[in-house]
Amino acid sequence: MKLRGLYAITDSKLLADGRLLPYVEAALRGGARLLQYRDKSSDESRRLREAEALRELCERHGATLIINDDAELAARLGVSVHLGQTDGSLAAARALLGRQAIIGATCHGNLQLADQAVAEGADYVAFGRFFQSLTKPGASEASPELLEQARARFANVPLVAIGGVSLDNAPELIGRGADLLAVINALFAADTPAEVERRARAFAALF
Ligand SMILES: Cc1ncc(COP(=O)(O)OP(=O)(O)O)c(N)n1
Ligand SMILES: Cc1nc(C(=O)O)sc1CCOP(=O)(O)O
Ligand SMILES: [Mg+2]
Repeated sequence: MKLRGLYAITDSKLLADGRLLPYVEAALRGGARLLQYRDKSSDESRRLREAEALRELCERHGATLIINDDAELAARLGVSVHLGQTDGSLAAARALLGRQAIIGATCHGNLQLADQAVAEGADYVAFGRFFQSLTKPGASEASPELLEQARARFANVPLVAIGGVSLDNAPELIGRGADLLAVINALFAADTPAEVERRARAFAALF
């Protein structure tokens, strides 16, 4: 499967009060190819329930579900995982999830971390944050030039750009080599599902 396009990421505050499923479905209708379930809580039964519901939505829309941080939950559901630098080993996740799973890795603004992740079998490498992020203002920074360096270094590894990605700055990131744009606030901080779908279509049309 070609990893390219809009990569929507959920947010438990923006998608509280019954918004999770309608807003995610709107993003998928609008063309999001990947969906990451990112929930930092420790409420395991809610996480399982929500992730199962998202898996059903993703199956229906031909999108890929990726669980943030938690390779065991991904294994339980038979889906994919995104791991940060302190979220466990990529090799252990591969052993748990098998060859067909997509395993993504956070590389901040550091090409050496990306070298390591690729050597350990990551299916994509994620760089960020490129711009001010309302969701994660303290995330370490990456420069847009880094994407060009990563593009030159990794001809066949999909590159994800994350952190403050908006419809205004997305064209620059794609122009510098991003294959996937990972977006939370600029997609889901919306008043209605219809607005989420409109934004998702606008992101998807950039590819
Ligand atoms: C696509 C993508 N890229 C980066 C991250 C950040 O992962 P991490 O550094 O582990 O931080 P948390 O998201 O877990 O707070 C991501 N989740 N997705
Ligand atoms: C979860 C996350 N990780 C980042 C990183 O740089 O690794 S930035 C980020 C938040 C992305 O949300 P928004 O699109 O609202 O900025
Ligand atoms: Mg993490």
